[in-house]
Amino acid sequence: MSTTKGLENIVATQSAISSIIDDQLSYVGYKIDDLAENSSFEEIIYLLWNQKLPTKSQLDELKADLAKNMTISEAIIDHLRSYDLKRVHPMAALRTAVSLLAIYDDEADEMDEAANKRKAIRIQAKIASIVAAFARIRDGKDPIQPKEDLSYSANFLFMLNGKEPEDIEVEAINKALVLHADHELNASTFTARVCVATLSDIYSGLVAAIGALKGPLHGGANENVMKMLLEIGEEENAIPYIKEKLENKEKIMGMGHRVYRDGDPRAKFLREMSKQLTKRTGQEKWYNMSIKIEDYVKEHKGLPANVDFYSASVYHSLGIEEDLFTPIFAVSRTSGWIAHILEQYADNRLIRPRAEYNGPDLQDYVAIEDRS
Ligand SMILES: CC(=O)SCCNC(=O)CCNC(=O)[C@H](O)C(C)(C)COP(=O)(O)OP(=O)(O)OC[C@H]1O[C@@H](n2cnc3c(N)ncnc32)[C@H](O)[C@@H]1OP(=O)(O)O
Ligand SMILES: O=C([O-])CC(=O)C(=O)O
Repeated sequence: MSTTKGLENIVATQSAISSIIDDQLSYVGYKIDDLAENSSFEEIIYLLWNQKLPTKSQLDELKADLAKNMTISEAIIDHLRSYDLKRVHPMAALRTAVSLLAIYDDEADEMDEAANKRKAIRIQAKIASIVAAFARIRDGKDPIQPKEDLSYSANFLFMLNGKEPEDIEVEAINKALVLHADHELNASTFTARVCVATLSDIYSGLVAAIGALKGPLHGGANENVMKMLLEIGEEENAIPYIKEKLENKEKIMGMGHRVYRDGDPRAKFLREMSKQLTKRTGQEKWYNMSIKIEDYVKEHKGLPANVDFYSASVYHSLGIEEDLFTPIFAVSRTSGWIAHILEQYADNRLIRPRAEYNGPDLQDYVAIEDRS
């Protein structure tokens, strides 16, 4: 047996949802560049779940279904209130709350396709509301009910801030959600597929995926990018700070990628949004600092910025707290996770690789009284 550490370049499944070929990302064959410029997040959800773009009436129906299902029950809200709010990370709160949704869903263990599609809508709708409700509760505020006439992105910002967002804010969140929606067999999506390939339920797959996304080598990097920028503080400190980190063999969050070598095609959109939004708030230093870091790491380590790098200054410019960055990623990626879960169910086989054993040779059992 031979092993490949981290399963690098191992093709573990076939999938018709998204592809990365020659550093080009596409969803169901549509280039991310076209989708980022033209699509609503709801359109992407439809595309990923149905493998085709919706007609106007199909899109309207999905939007209405999502808006209608965004309300979360008092039971969930009471549960969020019961957490140790100063200590609990929003990703832990989200992981737990999604698990709790299953407890209150009579169809949680129904495995037929129609039931799974109904659950998909409910989960996708409620996940944004959970993130917004938790953020408000821990700030000592009451959760806000969604409005049925708002888009998914506008509703998220409305539930978070308690006021209707400006168009530029909605556009920024919409684009971020479009860009983060799916990414082939990334760690959290693979986790979801492994989980449901045992024929476990959709909620279990999502809880597992949220756990994987939380890690700083994956979705958790965006929060750490902002922490790093805040620690650097001023533009002139950026290069000495990064230089020292690299000399100490520390990783720079938001840089590098397992699949992309020349660059992450999503980063340019986030870079541009970061430029516009930091200008709008008069805080261009976060953008300028990010550019310096990106250029330095590219030149000295050959590593490109990934999707997490500029999303940090984008969300910060929208007034969003750092520890909500990864939950927002989860809100978007839920659409991709669900698409992959449904694809896995449709043609399932248990995912069970092998490990090459490198422990001690066979040895005789020693009774406890004879052990030293
Ligand atoms: C949505 C996403 O999940 S995108 C990724 C988000 N994660 C991050 O931004 C965290 C920072 N980046 C990383 O840790 C990595 O680049 C990963 C996890 C994304 C990819 O990792 P891998 O493909 O396993 O690369 P690996 O960690 O083995 O790195 C290879 C070499 O590049 C170096 N390297 C990789 N990323 C970085 C980085 N961000 N900063 C500094 N050095 C790095 C490693 O130290 C290693 O160097 P070495 O060969 O001298 O030991
Ligand atoms: O594909 C990966 O390894 C990580 C990533 O960029 C994503 O999940 O969006």
